[in-house]
Amino acid sequence: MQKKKALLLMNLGSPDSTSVKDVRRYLNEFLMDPRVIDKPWLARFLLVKGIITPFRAPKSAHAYQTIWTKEGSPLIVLTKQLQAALKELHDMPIEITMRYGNPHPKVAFEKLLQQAPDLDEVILFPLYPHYAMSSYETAVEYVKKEYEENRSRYKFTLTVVPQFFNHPEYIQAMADAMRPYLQQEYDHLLFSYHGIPARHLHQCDQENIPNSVGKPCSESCPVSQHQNCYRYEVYETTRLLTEALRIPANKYSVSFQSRLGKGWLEPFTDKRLEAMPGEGIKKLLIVSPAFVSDCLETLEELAIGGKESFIAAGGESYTFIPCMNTNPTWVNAIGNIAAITKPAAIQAG
Ligand SMILES: C=CC1=C(C)c2cc3[nH]c(cc4nc(cc5[nH]c(cc1n2)c(C)c5CCC(=O)O)C(CCC(=O)O)=C4C)c(C)c3C=C
Ligand SMILES: [Fe+2]
Ligand SMILES: [Fe+2]
Repeated sequence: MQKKKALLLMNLGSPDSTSVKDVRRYLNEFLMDPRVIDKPWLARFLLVKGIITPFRAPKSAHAYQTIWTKEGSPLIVLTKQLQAALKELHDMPIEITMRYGNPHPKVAFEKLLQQAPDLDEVILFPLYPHYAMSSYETAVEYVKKEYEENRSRYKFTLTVVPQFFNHPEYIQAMADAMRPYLQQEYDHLLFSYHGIPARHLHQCDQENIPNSVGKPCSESCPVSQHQNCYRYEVYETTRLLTEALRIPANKYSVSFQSRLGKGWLEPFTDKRLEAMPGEGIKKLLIVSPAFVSDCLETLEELAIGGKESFIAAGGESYTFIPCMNTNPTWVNAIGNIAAITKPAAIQAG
């Protein structure tokens, strides 16, 4: 008999509203995660509740106000739209869950069980192409915790889809999303990835490797050591995309955005945007392949803030390439990456 499967899409999550109170609650939950701020509990508590959140919550609330829609946070709305698009393609229960805020994995599991009480398998699809302790790993561990703690209720197996930074279907869907924008005249294409503290990188990238900071790991350590290495993975995504799109080496570069504190991966996107016009780069394209759905970090930080600083520094044109969101190639790719799409039937004759 065929196994009854369900798909669970997982993303980072947003505050419930743009009020400072809701943003404060969200930031506290987010930043008290030890996989995000990797300090002992008391030090983390004092730093987050005493310094970061009080200062950041009003600023973040304002940033969210600039991108919020009638239906809510773009990240949540777009993840729901992705769920709806996938339901058109796959006859199976599909729900969404978030690492911070709502909906909690428990709520998502219950919704799946309501639709299929005899469920055999839930396939968890973290919507992160790259592995980072602060994104993919914490999301998976959060769902696993809920699953393990309630095994008597959850009789199904839980299968986790690995990060897909080099999966041909992801690369093809990203290339398809980027291709129309490359028709316009541009001086440079900037790949801006969400940053992380360099100390969060996989061990092969530690500072004892000469010249490793800010460089592709492949320059400094054996490829066999790169399992779950964020920097290696983002440079691989970049290499595969630029090969697929035939973008010459002198036309693109990589940078890291959204830093919070010292020692984050370099070069920094905001510094590059300020410097580029002075280096003769006047027409810029910018893309952010670490995000599959548009969110605060793409809409507010890149599409609005990044543009302002590039133009203020002397840039002439700045085009942000939106995330894949519900692009048909991407919706189709998810089925193949998660292995829920049935292999095409072999045609007789
Ligand atoms: C792409 C994956 C992500 C990684 C890796 C990541 C690491 C990381 N983030 C913070 C701090 C913040 N990030 C914030 C927003 C945010 N981050 C991601 C993804 C990754 N973060 C997304 C998709 C979003 C947008 C959420 C939305 O609602 O649209 C925020 C909140 C907003 C703000 O105040 O800037 C913080 C804070 C750290 C510290 C970190 C690694 C250690
Ligand atoms: Fe983040
Ligand atoms: Fe590495």
